[in-house]
Amino acid sequence: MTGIAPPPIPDPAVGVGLSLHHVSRRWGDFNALDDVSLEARPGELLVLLGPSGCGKSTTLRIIAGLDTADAGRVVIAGRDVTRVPAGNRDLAMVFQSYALFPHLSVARNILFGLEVRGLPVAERQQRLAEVAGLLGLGGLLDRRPAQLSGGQQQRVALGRALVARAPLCLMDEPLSNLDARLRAEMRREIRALQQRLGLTMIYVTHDQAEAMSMADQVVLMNGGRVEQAAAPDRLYERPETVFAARFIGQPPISLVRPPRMTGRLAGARAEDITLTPLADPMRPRPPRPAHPLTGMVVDREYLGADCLVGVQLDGFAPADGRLTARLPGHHPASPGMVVSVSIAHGRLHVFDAATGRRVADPGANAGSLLGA
Ligand SMILES: Nc1ncnc2c1ncn2[C@@H]1O[C@H](COP(=O)(O)OP(=O)(O)OP(=O)(O)O)[C@@H](O)[C@H]1O
Repeated sequence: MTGIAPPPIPDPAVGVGLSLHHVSRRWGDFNALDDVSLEARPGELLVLLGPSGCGKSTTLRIIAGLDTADAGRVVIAGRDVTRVPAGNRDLAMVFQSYALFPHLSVARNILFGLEVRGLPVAERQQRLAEVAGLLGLGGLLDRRPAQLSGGQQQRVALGRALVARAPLCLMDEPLSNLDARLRAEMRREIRALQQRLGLTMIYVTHDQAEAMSMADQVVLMNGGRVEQAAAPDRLYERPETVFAARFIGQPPISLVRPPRMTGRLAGARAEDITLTPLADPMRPRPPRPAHPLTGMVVDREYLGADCLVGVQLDGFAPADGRLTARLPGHHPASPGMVVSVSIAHGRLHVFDAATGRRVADPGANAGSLLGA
């Protein structure tokens, strides 16, 4: 703790800023978190995204005060809370399991924390009515959790977090127990609620679609480190590393090892690749680029509105020259067809093969350099 007095408690309807500064956490020799820094602005929904074991939950637990960092600082609303116990951090948390009490009604589950804090009955009832209205739980208040669907249980867990009126809300994979349709519905609901209440929310998921559709900022983690922190569109449009490029996007970005670009990996998103059938591969139609990129279609996956077409590039080693293009469903490309391949202007991503880092300026002619 610093010697500075904490600022007054903020308006409960307005989120507070949160920052981590060089946070590390070890278990024996294992670095679960290694120098993690991040910043969420007030009212922002920040998603911690990454593969299993990358340190998302550990980060969240350290923010909550349920675990302690070995090094670094946690700052909430301008106050250093690194050594402040969980109960005094003025935040709410929703767990993956919902952690509802099975023997209590929905109403008592939602109000449990306020009862423990000794809030007057009238205020409790007023907050309960407010939250139940907000989440559409009005008709369910007397039921037990076992009498609710997964989505309704999720709403109760959310209600319990919201009723506390904490300006910072932490969520650890809150939708992982729900089916795909309900997940999509609930993520829209949570996002709308978070924006309406102006809460700052830190949301953990390993699902990139969830992250991209909900977040103001995505913090992509890998092996206990922050790989990249950016708005979803920035992360997609300008991945800073090979890991970020591969983790975000479906189908994953195609990465090839161009013979003319030693030590580089070049990547293109499926929707940025165009294939033109070459009737006679010996005589491509004009205008003819200096280094035409050609290849053969090796597979095609029909998806209705569009199709995914795999191409093996000519002049590339078999393992290093495979692209996947997203084309209209009616596109004629089929296995065995010889095609010319073009990549939309400015949409080629180039990385250093050794470091995995983006090459900021691969040269204006990067597109033609791809040509074998
Ligand atoms: N109490 C512990 N003791 C030892 N190692 C731990 C402990 N808790 C977590 N770890 C390890 O720290 C790493 C990070 O775990 P964490 O739960 O933060 O990952 P995660 O990204 O949330 O993964 P998931 O998506 O699978 O929940 C993992 O390799 C995990 O095995």
